[in-house]
Amino acid sequence: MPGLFDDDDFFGREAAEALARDRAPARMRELEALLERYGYEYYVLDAPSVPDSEYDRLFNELVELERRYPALKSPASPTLRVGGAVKAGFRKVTHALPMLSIHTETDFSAAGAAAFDERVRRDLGLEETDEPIVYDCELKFDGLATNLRYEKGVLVAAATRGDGTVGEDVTANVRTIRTIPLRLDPESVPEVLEVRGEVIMHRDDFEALNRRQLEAGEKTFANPRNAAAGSLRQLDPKVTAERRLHFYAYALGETSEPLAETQSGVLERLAALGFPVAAMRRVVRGPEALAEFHAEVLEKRRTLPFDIDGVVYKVDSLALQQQLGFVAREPRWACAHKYPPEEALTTVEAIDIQVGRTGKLTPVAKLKPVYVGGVTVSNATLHNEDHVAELDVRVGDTVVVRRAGDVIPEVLRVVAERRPEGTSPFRMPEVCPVCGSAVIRDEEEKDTRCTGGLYCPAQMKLSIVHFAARRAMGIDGLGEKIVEMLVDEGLVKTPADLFSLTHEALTAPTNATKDEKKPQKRMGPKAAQNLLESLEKAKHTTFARFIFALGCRHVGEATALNLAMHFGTLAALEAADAEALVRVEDVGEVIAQSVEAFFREPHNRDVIASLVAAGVNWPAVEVRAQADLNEAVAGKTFVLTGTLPNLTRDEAKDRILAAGGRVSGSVSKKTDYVVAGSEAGSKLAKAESLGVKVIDEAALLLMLGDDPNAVPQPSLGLE
Ligand SMILES: NC(=O)c1ccc[n+]([C@@H]2O[C@H](COP(=O)([O-])OP(=O)(O)OC[C@H]3O[C@@H](n4cnc5c(N)ncnc54)[C@H](O)[C@@H]3O)[C@@H](O)[C@H]2O)c1
Ligand SMILES: [Zn+2]
Repeated sequence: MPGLFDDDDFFGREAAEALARDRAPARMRELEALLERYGYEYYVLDAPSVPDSEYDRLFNELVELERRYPALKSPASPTLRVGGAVKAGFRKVTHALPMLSIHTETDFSAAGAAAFDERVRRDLGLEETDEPIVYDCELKFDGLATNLRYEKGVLVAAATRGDGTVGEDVTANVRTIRTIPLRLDPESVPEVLEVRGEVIMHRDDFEALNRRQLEAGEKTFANPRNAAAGSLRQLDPKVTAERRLHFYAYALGETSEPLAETQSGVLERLAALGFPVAAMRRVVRGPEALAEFHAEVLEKRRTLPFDIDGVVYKVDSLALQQQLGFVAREPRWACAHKYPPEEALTTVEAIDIQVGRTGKLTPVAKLKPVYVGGVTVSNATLHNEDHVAELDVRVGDTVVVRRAGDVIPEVLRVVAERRPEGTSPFRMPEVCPVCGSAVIRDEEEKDTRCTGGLYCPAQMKLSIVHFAARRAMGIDGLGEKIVEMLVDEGLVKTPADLFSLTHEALTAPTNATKDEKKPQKRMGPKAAQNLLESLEKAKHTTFARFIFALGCRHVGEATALNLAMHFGTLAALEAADAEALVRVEDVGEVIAQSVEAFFREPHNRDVIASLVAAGVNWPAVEVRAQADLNEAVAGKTFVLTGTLPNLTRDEAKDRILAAGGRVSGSVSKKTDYVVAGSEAGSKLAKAESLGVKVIDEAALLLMLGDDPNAVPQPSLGLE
């Protein structure tokens, strides 16, 4: 919504002012109505529909209009009032002393602190040469102001601020807050003592509460402040008791005797009496020290277990406070110096899709740039399809964006009433926006992925690194760095391109010669020669390794082996549909769908065909019948440790896999056998402590069906 004074450059100044004056009454009534409604949602319902920054912006616009056109100011203006009305069902309590608001300084810089100090000095009629003023600096808790009344040391009543004059009786609820003393030593306190402070909820309790609410199908709270307010203002105190609330004292209400002569003295007395008082507070002199406190607390803000939205400065001397007095709804001796908001409103201009290195499609909201959390934000992740559906965020929507600390910006919710006409729900694309391959939804992980793993440029580097890995195609000398270079230099786009690399291309000067840190040549001649040789060697592989190397999602080594043994040929595997695939040992719905989608994607089939055409080959596989599975080994989990006398670690692993067993890297309760060789270390100790059976190589070979005296046989599928 544009402000009223935005046209100043466009019209002449006078014309603009006349126009503004004409428009002012309507705009002021509009702002009053909006603030009225937002105030009701916030103070009475504990469910704001817009972030505080938006409320503050409109509030300040109204204040400014009222300053310019005092005659137009409504006697019922929201700028004159404190808080909201008493919620139905609560007993009303009239405060002995009104509970007011605090003037908010919205200039987040050091100038905000200076402006406050200047006002105080002016109001006190001080000269420049007079001593600096002493202030008490405190945290501005973001919760609900509450008044606790003690008579003869006993907590007799507790009330919310309400409209400042009349609050809600929440005595029974407050009694459930464990850190609030129910009884004080009557000898050491005035007969009447009212302690004021903030009821708040810690961030982790807030998150846990929202999780529980979500599971129970109940409404969630927008932020800890609203959760604290909603939890305290419960007609049933049992509900309050279940919510972990905290209380921090920061002021007095009515007292039959003074407690101290300064604000800091009051807080010390309250702390001594057993009230929780925040440790982060300080007595300082002059405006620079105020700004320092403001900056220091901002640094430490994230280390606090609860949210604050700024700090509060108070003239420390109670005598001076008395002299300064009040204006409308605010004391002149205090000021809230806020921090840049962590939540703000903006609009969604588009929803883009990013494709990650593993092929995951992530919807990202492109936002009209907005200042939030101290930076300008123009992107916010929407995580996945379900998350977008849950928020029902659409292009054109006005949304609440949050950026707290270093956490990546997120869209919290949509402001439903500001949705323009003609929007439609977001749909995940059916093809990858990077490569055009079909996408598949992974029900288990609730995400959507590009199936063009062998072809998709977004996944190129990772898929080639995986293809070359030791237990995949086992291409020596093709590590991550070289893959990076090959892709960046444009030599390789798919794994098939690896086999057409030439010595000349590998040793040519790099494209990016300007960057002096980069080597001038792609590779040395010797390294290039070695790489070409290992590529040649790697062409002779096994069917199982080849399947594993393709990097189809959810297909690990064991599954690749099962697929190889079940289908025997590439043609048979490519032709298999999900129904045929679930018949394979250890293959469930999710894997079957992933494999089917992978081989159905023409881009992948092209690359596979090129690989075969380039000479990648493997010995024919004897299709394994169920009956061939070794019963002693199949389905069992083995962990290998130490050096075995005959088999290498890889050979042992292949043999176990071929017999239908599993091999894991670490010992747990799920381990069936630990195969220990010489110099077995911590895994052996762990096995013993967990009572896992430990065997030696001879026992393993026996289980695998070998003649104990025979030389170990090469395995079926892998070598
Ligand atoms: N999002 C919305 O729709 C919406 C609607 C209404 C109000 N609001 C928000 O509510 C706030 C205005 O409400 P307000 O009038 O309660 O003012 P306020 O909360 O900004 O300041 C006054 C309050 O500060 C609290 N406080 C915290 N620490 C304190 C300390 N150390 N010493 C003294 N007081 C301390 C007290 O509860 C006091 O009542 C604004 O932040 C506004 O954005 C938001
Ligand atoms: Zn893709």
